[in-house]
Amino acid sequence: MNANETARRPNFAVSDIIQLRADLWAALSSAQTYPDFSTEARLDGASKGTKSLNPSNLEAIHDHVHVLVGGHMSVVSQAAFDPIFWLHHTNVDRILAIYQAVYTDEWVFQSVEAASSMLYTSGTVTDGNTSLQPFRSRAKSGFWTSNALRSTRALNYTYEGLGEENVTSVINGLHTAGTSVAGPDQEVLGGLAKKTDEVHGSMLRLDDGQAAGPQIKLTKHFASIQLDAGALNGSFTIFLFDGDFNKTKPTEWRNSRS
Ligand SMILES: N[C@@H](Cc1ccc(O)cc1)C(=O)O
Repeated sequence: MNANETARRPNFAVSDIIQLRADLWAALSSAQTYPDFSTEARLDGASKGTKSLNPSNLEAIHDHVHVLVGGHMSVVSQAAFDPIFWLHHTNVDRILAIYQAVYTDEWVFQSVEAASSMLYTSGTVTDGNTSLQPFRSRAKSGFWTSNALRSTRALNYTYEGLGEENVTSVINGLHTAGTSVAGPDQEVLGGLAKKTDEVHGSMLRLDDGQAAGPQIKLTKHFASIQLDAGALNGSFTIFLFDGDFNKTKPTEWRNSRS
């Protein structure tokens, strides 16, 4: 096994990480409503009326990590048995805490449950005051609510960089760190790093008092595909290629222009 292989996902491609970092940075740095930031669902019925689907949302980034790690992590009913699950979800919690620290006016919105689950029947209206069962709150002698958890400090913890420091420099640090990852596909990497730098320049919206990157205009293409996420009874990835790709070798698809 060489250093670039993992037992969970032998076909690991460094370009995936760079893409994830770029997506994460885009999710946090372009001013967004909570529906835009948090979910990949089309929220046609949500009270905020959001119809656009933001491709760089936290749920999609979270899903990508599950699928890229692979093994048990890509199977919903087994994922939490892999120790990496807990590192991954702690990081999702940290990313949410960064969002909370920056977007102080945005939070959980009213929506209608699309499907029945363990706690709600479909059609139930939920919002920031809905009980988060089974998480009991001693102080509130009931259950925690999203509104009571507007900050992780309600649970007596926080994350590095979310104290007195400037949160936007934490976000911008997330981005630039991704451009220096060493890996096998130097050409692909070089191109992606350049691309993310350009995105950095054109998308920097938060004023952190530091000089912004070069203001280069970049056109980003997104394909909006609506599908039944449960169609294949498991996780799957859809590739859209920009040019040629090796039709007989799916393991190489991640490294093709897509
Ligand atoms: N099913 C998700 C990925 C996922 C896998 C396991 C989980 O526990 C959560 C999410 C997808 O297809 O994108």
